[in-house]
Parts: sequence; C-alpha cells; structure tokens
Amino acid sequence: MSKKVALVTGAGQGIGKAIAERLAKDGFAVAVLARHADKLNEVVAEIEANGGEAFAVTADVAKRDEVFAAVDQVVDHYGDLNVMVNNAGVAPTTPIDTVTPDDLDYVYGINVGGTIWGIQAAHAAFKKLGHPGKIINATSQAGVVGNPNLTVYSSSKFAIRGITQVVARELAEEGTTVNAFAPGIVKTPMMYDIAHQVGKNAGKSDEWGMQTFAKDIALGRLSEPEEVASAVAFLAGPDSDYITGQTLEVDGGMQFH
Ligand SMILES: NC(=O)C1=CN([C@@H]2O[C@H](COP(=O)(O)OP(=O)(O)OC[C@H]3O[C@@H](n4cnc5c(N)ncnc54)[C@H](O)[C@@H]3O)[C@@H](O)[C@H]2O)C=CC1
Ligand SMILES: CC(=O)C(C)=O
Repeated sequence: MSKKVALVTGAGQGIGKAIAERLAKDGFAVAVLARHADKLNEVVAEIEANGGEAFAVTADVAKRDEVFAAVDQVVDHYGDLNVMVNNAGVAPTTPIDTVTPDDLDYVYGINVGGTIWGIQAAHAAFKKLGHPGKIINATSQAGVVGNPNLTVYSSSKFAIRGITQVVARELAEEGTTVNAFAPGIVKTPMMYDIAHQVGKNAGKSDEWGMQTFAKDIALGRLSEPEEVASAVAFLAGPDSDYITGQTLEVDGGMQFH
C-alpha cells in the first residue's frame, strides 16, 4: 500500500522539523515547506538517512498563490495529500504600546493568513483527489489565555482556534477533520528569541524572560519539540478520526479546562 502524504509548513527548524521527522517515522511520505530551501534540504537528508521519504517545497505561507503552488507541487510529486499541518508562525514581542500597523500585517499575514491559505489549498487538493483529509493547525497556550507582551501573536493564535472550529464544521460533511495543537513553552529558536526580548525589555536576563512564561508549568520543565510532534502524530493518525474542531493542549499543564 502506498504511503499517506503529509505536508508540514515551517519545517526547517523547531516544532515543524520535529513534526516532519515524527510523521516520516510513522510511515508518512512527508513534504516539508519553508521560505528557503537550505534548512529544508538538511531536514530531507536527515529523514532520508533514517529510512524515511521526504520532499522540500519553498513558499511564503502569507502568499496565497505560493501556498497553492506548493501544494500542487506536492500532489504532483507524491500523487496524493492526506494531512496538512499549518505549523509556520512568527512571534515578535509586542508590548501593547509598541504595536504598529506593520506588526499586525506581518503577524496576521503569516499566522492567520498562512493558516487560511494552507487550509484552502489542502481542501482544494482533497477535493481534486476525491477523498477527505486531516488539517492540523498550530495555535499556542498563548491562544488559549492572553500572554503579556504578545498582544499581536497571542491574538493571532486565538484566531487560529476560531478558524479551526469554523472550518471543522464546514468540512465535517466531507469527512475532513480540522484540529489544532497548542504547545506550551518549547525549546525552539522562536521561544528563546521571545525570552531574550522580554528579558532585555525589562533589563533582565534571558532566563528571567523565559521564567515569566515557564513559572506556571505544572510539570516543571520546558517542552521538547518532539513532545509536541507526538500530539500532532496522534491528530494525523487514525486514532483521532472521531475528533474534530478541537485544540489539543501540549503544555505540561499550563492550562486546565
Ligand atoms: N516555541 C514555542 O514555545 C511555541 C510555538 N508555538 C507555535 O508552533 C509553531 C512552530 O513554532 P517554533 O518551531 O517554535 O518556531 P520557529 O521560529 O523555531 O520555527 C518556525 C518556522 O516557520 C518558518 N516560517 C516563518 N514564517 C514563514 C512564512 N511566512 N512562510 C513559510 N515559513 C515560515 C520559519 O522559517 C521556521 O522554519 C508556530 O506556529 C508557533 O507559533 C506555539 C506555542 C509555543
Ligand atoms: C511562543 C508561544 O506560543 C508561547 C509563549 O506560548
């Protein structure tokens, strides 16, 4: 039987890279997407060295045409698409008084626009291929509860939970599921950058900046990207077939509902 195909955006580093590696281990043929090919080629090489199958496509997820072209390339290459992981995101530190129109355009263009274009392009492919699929979107614990210093980012991640619920209802009839994952404080370049900025703005250390986010993690430690990838693997696989419209929180116990 041929492999199921997953496309992961923002897969050059951090959580996206871990997701791509995990899905390849789980038997998916994986397409990895980012703006530049260099890091993607390294991810492809690593996956192939471990016996997996991977293919790199470049696109800026904020640009609808580029996302559609990338999805078409993946379908041409593998002949199928089953899972779309809209993981790419950006998170500049934006204390409320500093927020500019450019900040909104930049963050909403990538985080919100990129998720919507990814969903549209994947759905168009599922329709053309004549089968349903699974759409998985990256939100955040900061999309479940407001985080200080992250007005623009945090609100964009609230939007992603909203989009996930709306589209889950719209596509349910076709059998396509739409879910989100909400990481906590994960050891990636994004999180180290935020910790640095928040520390710097307060005249304190990076570790102090990190602790402003990490102090309430019940399990008492930061997350590895692979721990988020495990949850995404569940949402991408058959064990989650009866789950849609949900946000799976993978935060070591930051939020309880
Ligand atoms: N690191 C953390 O603690 C948390 C991260 N998240 C979310 O998880 C996702 C992944 O985050 P990290 O791996 O930490 O971030 P990261 O910054 O380490 O990696 C993000 C990747 O997305 C790519 N990317 C950014 N803008 C893009 C664009 N316009 N087009 C294509 N690719 C683009 C980057 O090049 C990079 O490869 C993001 O959506 C983030 O908001 C959510 C909660 C916590
Ligand atoms: C970057 C992020 O999503 C945080 C701090 O939750």
